[in-house]
Amino acid sequence: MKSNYADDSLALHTDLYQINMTESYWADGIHERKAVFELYFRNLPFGNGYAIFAGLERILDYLKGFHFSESDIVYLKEELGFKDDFLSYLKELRFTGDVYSMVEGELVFANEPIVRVETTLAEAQLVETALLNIVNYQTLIATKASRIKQVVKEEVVMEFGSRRAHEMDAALWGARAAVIGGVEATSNVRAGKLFGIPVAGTHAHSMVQAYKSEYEAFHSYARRHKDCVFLVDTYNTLKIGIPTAIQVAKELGDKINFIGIRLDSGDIAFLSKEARRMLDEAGFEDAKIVVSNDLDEYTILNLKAQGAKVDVWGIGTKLITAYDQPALGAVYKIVSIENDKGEMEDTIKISSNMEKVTTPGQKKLYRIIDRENGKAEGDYITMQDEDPTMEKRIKMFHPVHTFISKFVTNFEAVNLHVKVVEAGEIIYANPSLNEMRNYAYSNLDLLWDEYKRSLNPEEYPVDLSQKCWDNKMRNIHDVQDKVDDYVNK
Ligand SMILES: Nc1ncnc2c1ncn2[C@@H]1O[C@H](COP(=O)(O)OP(=O)(O)OP(=O)(O)O)[C@@H](O)[C@H]1O
Ligand SMILES: O=P(O)(O)OC[C@H]1O[C@H](OP(=O)(O)OP(=O)(O)O)[C@H](O)[C@@H]1O
Ligand SMILES: O=C(O)c1cccnc1
Repeated sequence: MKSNYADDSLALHTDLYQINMTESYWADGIHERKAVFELYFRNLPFGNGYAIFAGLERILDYLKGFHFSESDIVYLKEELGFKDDFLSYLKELRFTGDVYSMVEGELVFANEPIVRVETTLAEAQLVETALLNIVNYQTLIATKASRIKQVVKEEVVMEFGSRRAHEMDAALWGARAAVIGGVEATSNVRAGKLFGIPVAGTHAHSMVQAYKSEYEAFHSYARRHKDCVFLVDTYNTLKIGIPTAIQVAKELGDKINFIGIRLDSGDIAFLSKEARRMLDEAGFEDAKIVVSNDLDEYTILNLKAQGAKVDVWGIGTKLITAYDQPALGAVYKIVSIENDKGEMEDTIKISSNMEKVTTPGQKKLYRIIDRENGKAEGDYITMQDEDPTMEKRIKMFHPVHTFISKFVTNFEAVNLHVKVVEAGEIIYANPSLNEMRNYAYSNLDLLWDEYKRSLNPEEYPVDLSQKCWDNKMRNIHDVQDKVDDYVNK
C-alpha cells in the first residue's frame, strides 16, 4: 500500500520565499541570467580546529532529479495560488548549470567556499534551501564523528543513534556522514543496505528481561546467532552478568563466535577493567569489551585517562544529534551576477560585522602545502583568473585582521574544487564511503597537531589573495559611494 507521505519530487523541499523570488525574476525576464552562489559556514562547530565536509553525494542526487512534479504544480496552483503562466515555466525547469565542490571527506574551514553553483538565477535560488539543509547536517555529523575518532584512536566506533536522531532521514544520512568522519559501523540496517556501511549490533536489556534469566537469554541468542556479544549489566554486572556470559561461552565453545560483552551502565572505567580481568582469567583474552551509555569525546577522553579497557565504543545520542552544537550555520550567498550587457558583475552584501561581509566575485580555493614538511600552511582564496600553482611566492593575509600576513615560498597549491556538474549533467563519480573515510584520515596528516586538538585548537589560516582583497575593498567602496549618493540626493 502506498504511504500517505510518499512524494514524487524534492523540488518543494525549499522555502516559499525562493519560489516567490523566482516568480519575480521570471516576471522581469532576469530569471535566466547567470548567477554564482557560494556555500560556506562562518564558524567551526564544537570549538573544533577543522570540519569534515559531507553531503555531496546527496546534493548530486537531488540536482539530478530536480523537477516539479505534476502534484507539485497542482499544489502550487490550488493551495498557494501561483498562476498558470509561471507554473508552465516551473513545470519544464531542470537544473542546467555547473557546480564546483570540495569532495566528501575534505577538511574544511570557516569562510571558504565549499560548493559553488553557477547557473541561472532562478535555478540557483530554488536549490538553496536543499543544498544548505544537506550540507549543514551532514558536515556537522561528519565533524562530530571525526572529533570522537581523534580521541578514540585505534579502537572501533559504532554508530548507535537511530532511536535518538532528529527523525528518519537524519538517522540514515547521519550514519553515512559519521562513517565519512571515521566511524566504522552502524546499527542502522537501512543505512547498511543503501550505503554499504558495515552493520553490527548486540542485543538489548529487553531480551534479557523477556527470558527468566541471563543464562536463558544468552543461550537463546546463541542458538540463532553465531556472532555473540552478550549485554551483561541488566541485574548485576560483576556478580551475574559477566560470569554468565563466560559460562555460556564455555558451554557453547566452537559452536559460537564469542565476540565479547557489552556494558551499558555503571562506572565504565571500573567495570571494564574488572571485565577484562575476568575474561582474561577465564581464557577469553580475545573477547572484546563494548561500551555504551551517553558517550561522547569528553567522556571517552576521561575514561581513557582512568585506564578503561574498551575495544569498541557504541555512540548514539551525542553523535547523531550533534548534541553540543545543533547547527553548523552554513550560508549560501550570491557573489556574481550577469548584467544587462551579458557580463558577469560582482555583488556584495555589506554588514557592520566585517565577518559577515561577503567576498564578491568568482573565486577559487587552494590548499597551500609546504613542500619541505608536507604540512598545510593555510587555505588561499583567489579570484578566478589567478593561478597560484604558477607562482613562486605568495602573500597570504587574514581576511578580517589584515595586519596578519605572511609570504610563502616552496609550496604546492592544491585546487580544492572539483567540477562535479556540467550543464546539468553529473560528471563526478562518487568514491566509496571507505575511500571517503580514508581520504579524511589522510587529510588530517596535513594538519599540525595544534589544529587538531579537541580543546582550544589554533586557528587554521583561511586567507585571501591580494587581488581578492583589493576586489573586496573596491566593492565595499562602491557600495559606500552608492549609499552616500542616496543620502545626499
Ligand atoms: N568512570 C567514569 N567516568 C566518567 N564518566 C563515566 C564513567 N562511567 C560512566 N560514565 C558516564 O557517566 C554517565 C552515567 O550516566 P547515568 O548515571 O545515567 O548512567 P547509569 O546510572 O550508570 O546507567 P543508566 O541510567 O543508563 O542505567 C554516562 O554518560 C556514562 O558514559
Ligand atoms: O547512549 P547512547 O549514546 O544514546 O547510545 C545508544 C543507547 O541506546 C540503547 O539504550 P536505550 O535506548 O535502550 O536506553 P538506555 O539509555 O536506558 O539504555 C543502548 O543501550 C545505548 O545506551
Ligand atoms: O546493537 C546494539 O548494541 C545497540 C544498537 C542500538 C542502540 N544501542 C545499542
